[in-house]
Amino acid sequence: MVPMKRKRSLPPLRVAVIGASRAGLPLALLLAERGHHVVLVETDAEALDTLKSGKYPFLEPGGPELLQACIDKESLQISSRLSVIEGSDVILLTCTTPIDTRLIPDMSHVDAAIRDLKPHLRGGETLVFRATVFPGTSEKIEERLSQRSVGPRIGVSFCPERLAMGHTVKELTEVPQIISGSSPQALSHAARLFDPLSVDLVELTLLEAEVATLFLNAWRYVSFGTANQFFHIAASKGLDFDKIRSAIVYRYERASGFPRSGFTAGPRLYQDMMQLAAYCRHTFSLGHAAMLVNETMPDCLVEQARQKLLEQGTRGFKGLKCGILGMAFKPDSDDCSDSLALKLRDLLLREGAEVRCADAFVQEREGMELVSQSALLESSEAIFIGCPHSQYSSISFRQAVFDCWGLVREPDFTLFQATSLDCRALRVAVVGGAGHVGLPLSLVLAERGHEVVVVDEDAQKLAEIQAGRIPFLETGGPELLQRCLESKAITFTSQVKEVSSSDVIIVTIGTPVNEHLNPCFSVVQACMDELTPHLHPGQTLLLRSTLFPGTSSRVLASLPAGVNVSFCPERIAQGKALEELTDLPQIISGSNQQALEHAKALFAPFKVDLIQLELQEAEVAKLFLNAWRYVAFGTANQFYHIATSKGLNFDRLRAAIVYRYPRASGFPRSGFTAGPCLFKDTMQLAAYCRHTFSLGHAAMLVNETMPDALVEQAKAGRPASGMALSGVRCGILGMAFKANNDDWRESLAFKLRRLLLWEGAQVSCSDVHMHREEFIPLDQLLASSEVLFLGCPHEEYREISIQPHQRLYDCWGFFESPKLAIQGARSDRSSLEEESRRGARSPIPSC
Ligand SMILES: NC(=O)c1ccc[n+]([C@@H]2O[C@H](COP(=O)([O-])OP(=O)(O)OC[C@H]3O[C@@H](n4cnc5c(N)ncnc54)[C@H](O)[C@@H]3O)[C@@H](O)[C@H]2O)c1
Ligand SMILES: O=c1ccn([C@@H]2O[C@H](COP(=O)(O)OP(=O)(O)O[C@H]3O[C@H](CO)[C@@H](O)[C@H](O)[C@H]3O)[C@@H](O)[C@H]2O)c(=O)[nH]1
Repeated sequence: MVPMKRKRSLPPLRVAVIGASRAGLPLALLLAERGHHVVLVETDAEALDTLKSGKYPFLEPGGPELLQACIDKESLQISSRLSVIEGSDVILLTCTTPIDTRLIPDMSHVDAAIRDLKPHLRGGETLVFRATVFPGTSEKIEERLSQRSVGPRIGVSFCPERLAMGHTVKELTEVPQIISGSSPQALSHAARLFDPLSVDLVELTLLEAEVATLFLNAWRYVSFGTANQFFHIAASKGLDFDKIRSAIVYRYERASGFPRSGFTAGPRLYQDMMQLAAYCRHTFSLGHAAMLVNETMPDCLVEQARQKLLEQGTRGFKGLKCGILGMAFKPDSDDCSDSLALKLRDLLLREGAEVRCADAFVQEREGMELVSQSALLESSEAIFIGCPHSQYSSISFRQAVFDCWGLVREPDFTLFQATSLDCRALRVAVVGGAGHVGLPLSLVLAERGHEVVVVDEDAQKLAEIQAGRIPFLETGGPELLQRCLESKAITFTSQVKEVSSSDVIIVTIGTPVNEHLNPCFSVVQACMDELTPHLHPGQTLLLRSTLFPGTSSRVLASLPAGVNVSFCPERIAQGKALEELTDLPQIISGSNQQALEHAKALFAPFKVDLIQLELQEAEVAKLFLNAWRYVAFGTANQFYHIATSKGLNFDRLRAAIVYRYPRASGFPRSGFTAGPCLFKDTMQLAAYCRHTFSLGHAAMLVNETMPDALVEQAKAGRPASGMALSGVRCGILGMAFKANNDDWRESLAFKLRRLLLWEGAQVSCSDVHMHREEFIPLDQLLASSEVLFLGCPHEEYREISIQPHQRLYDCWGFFESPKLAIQGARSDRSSLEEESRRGARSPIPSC
C-alpha cells in the first residue's frame, strides 16, 4: 500500500445531494455541519415538509440532532427544485441499479436521474454515485455525459456507502471511504467531498470500486446463507442451531464472524449479490445457492409450523390466528423494504391463516396494516418472529412460537470456567497418538500432569518419536517432546491392549470420506472392534476425531455396558496445536455424568473454559465450523475467478475492502483450499443432511477446481491452442496444503501436478518443508522452469526472484503487492505507514 500525502483543510465545496434517502440524508447533514455548502433536493412534497419541520424521517441514532443543528445554524439548504444544483462542484446521487424479475440489471433509475439532471449541468462538476451500481455503470454515464458538445467535461465518481443502518451517523466519521473517479478532477472532488469526515480514503478505479462493493455484500449474503442452511439442517434433526452457534463462537477467534440465522433481506444484500451474478453471466453459483436458502427461510418456518400443528393434532392453518412480530428487515430498524416478514405474511395468508402483524418501529401504510404488540400477543394462537427487535427478548409467550433468529432461546450451553475446575491426574491412553492431533495432545496432557500412553499402529512413527523426532512440523513440538521424553512423562506402544489400565482412552484416528463423498464408518468400527476386548466399566472412551453425527451414540451402543463415551472435538489449526490447546475453549460432551467428569478432569490442567453440549450437538458443531470456513474460502475463490475473468486483481480489491473495516475482517483470501479437514468435514455434513447442503457442494466445486482454473490461465497465456502446455517446463512452488506446513494430505498442489502432466507438460515440484525423492531444490526449480505455479505460499518464497522470461501463476495473491493508494486522515501517520509496509509484498510480476 502506498500512503499518499494528505492535504488538510481543503476549501469547502458546493455540494448537491439528490434525495433525502437513508444514505443521502445523514451524509448531507454531516457535510453541511462540517463546512461544505450543501443543498439537499427532495422532490416529494410531503418528505420535504417533514424535513423542514425538523422531523428526521427514519430511525437513525444521531440523525434528529444533526438535522436540528443544521436547521438551527441554517447550514443546509433544502429545496424541491432541481435547478438549485446549478453551479455545484459535486452532485451526490443515491440511486441504484436494481435487478428486475428476469435477473437483468434495471438501469431505469439511473437513466431517469441523469435525464432529469442533464439540463442543469454546466460542465466541470462531478456526479458522485453512492449506492451500488451494476459494474460499468459509472463509466457508461461518463461516456454519455461526455457526448455534450459544450462546456468542460463532467466527471463521474463512485464512492460506495458501506455503513450499517442504525449506526450511519457514527460510522460516517469512522469507516474509511473508498473513492474513485473518471478523471483526476473527479477523484480530487471525491477526496475533497469526504475531507471533513476525517476518515482514510482508499482509492480504486471506477470499475474496481463498483465490483469491490458487490464482493463485500455478496460475501456477507453467502455467509448468512450458510448460517441459514445450518439452521435448516439443525432444525431437521431436532437440534437448536442458536445454541450450537453460541458454543462455536464462544472465545474462538477463527469463528468470530460466524453469523446468526434469520431473515437475510433488506434493500442491499440480495440486489447486490444478483448484480454480481449478472455481471459474471450467472456463474456465481455460491450466490445463487445462498439466494435459494435465504429467500426460502419463511417457507421453512411455515413448514416447521405445519409439522408442529400436525403433531399437536390441531386443525392446521385454516382460520388459525397467526401473529407476526416484527416486520422490519433487521432488528431495531424501521425499514421494512424487501423484508422477508412480508413474504411470510403472504405465505400464511395463502395457507388460509388469519394473519396480524405488529412492529412499533414501522409506519403503517397501505398494504401493511399493523396492530399493537399487546393485541397481537393476546389474539394469536401461533406467533412467528418476523424481526427480533431487542425489546422482544423479555416477552414470555403463552402460545407456540416459530423463530429462525434465535430470539426465543432454549437454555444455553453449560459453561465451566477454567478457574472453577479441579485438577486431578488421570491415566490416559491416546489411540492414534502418533498423528497430527494425537501427538501434540499427548504431549500437552503429559506436561500438564496426566500419565500418558501413546498407542499407535504405526510402529515406525512411534520409533521416530521415541528417538526425539516429531514426524511433522509442529511449532514448539520438538522442544516439548524432548522435555516429555526426559521426564519420562509419556510412554509409547503399538499394543492396543495397553488401554486397559487407563481411566480415559482418547481416540484420534483419521476419519475419511470415501470416493462417493460418504463417511467411512468402517474405520471407526474397526478401531472399536480392536479396543472393545480391553475396555471395562468405569472407563471413558473420549472421541476426539471429527465424526459423522450420531457416531458417538452408535459407538456407545456397541461398547460393553458401563463404558462411557465422550465426544470432545479438536479445533486447533494444524501446526499450532501447542499454542492453541491451552488457549482455545474446549467443547465437551458425555453419555453420562462420569464421562463428563472425566472430560472435565482431562482438560482442567489446560486452564481453558469448557463448553458442555450434548453428544450430537458437539459432533455437529465441529462440522458447522469447518463447513462455514470452507464455504467462506470458496466464496473468495469464486470472487478470484470473477475478478480474473474481468481483468481485475482480486487481492487488490480484497485489500481495499478489508482496510480498517471491521465488518470485513473475516473476508478470506483466495488460494488452494484443501487439507485433511475442511473438504472432508463439509462432505460429512452434506451426507448427514442427505446431500441437501447445496452451499457446501457449490463451494466444493469451486475450491476443488482452483488448479483447473490455473491450468486454463496458463494455457491461455501460451501462443498455441490445444495442447498448449505440451513439453513446457512447469515448476510448482510449494506442495503442502497450507502455508508454512509440511502436510501434503489432500493438497491441491498435487492435483495441479496431475493436471499439468495430463496436458503434456514436464512438471517439477519443490517444497521448502517437505522432502520427497521426486522433488527438486528450490534454486533448481527456479532455474529450470519456463512457467511457475505457486502451489503453496510458504513465507520462504517471499524473497525469490523470477526471471523476466518466466511466467508466474499465483491464485493466492502472495506475490502481488496490492499497491493501494491510501490517503490517511489519522494523526497517527506513522502507524499507517507501518501498516502499509506490512501489507506490501515483493514486487514480482505475475500473470
Ligand atoms: N490435523 C488436524 O489439524 C486436525 C484438527 C482437528 C481435527 N482433526 C481430526 O482428527 C482426526 C485425526 O486427524 P489427524 O490429522 O491427526 O490424522 P493422522 O493421520 O495424522 O493421525 C491418525 C493416527 O492414527 C493412527 N491410527 C489409525 N488407526 C489406528 C488404530 N486403529 N489404532 C491405532 N492407531 C491408529 C495412525 O497411524 C496415525 O498416526 C481426524 O478425524 C481429523 O479430521 C484433525
Ligand atoms: O483465507 C484463507 C485461509 C486459508 N485457506 C486455505 O484453507 C485450507 C485450510 O486452512 P485452515 O483452516 O487455516 O487450516 P486447518 O489446519 O485445515 O484447520 C481447519 O481444520 C481443522 C481440522 O478440523 C480445524 O480444527 C480448524 O479449526 C480449521 O480451521 C488451507 O488449504 C488454506 O490454504 C484459504 O483458502 N483461504
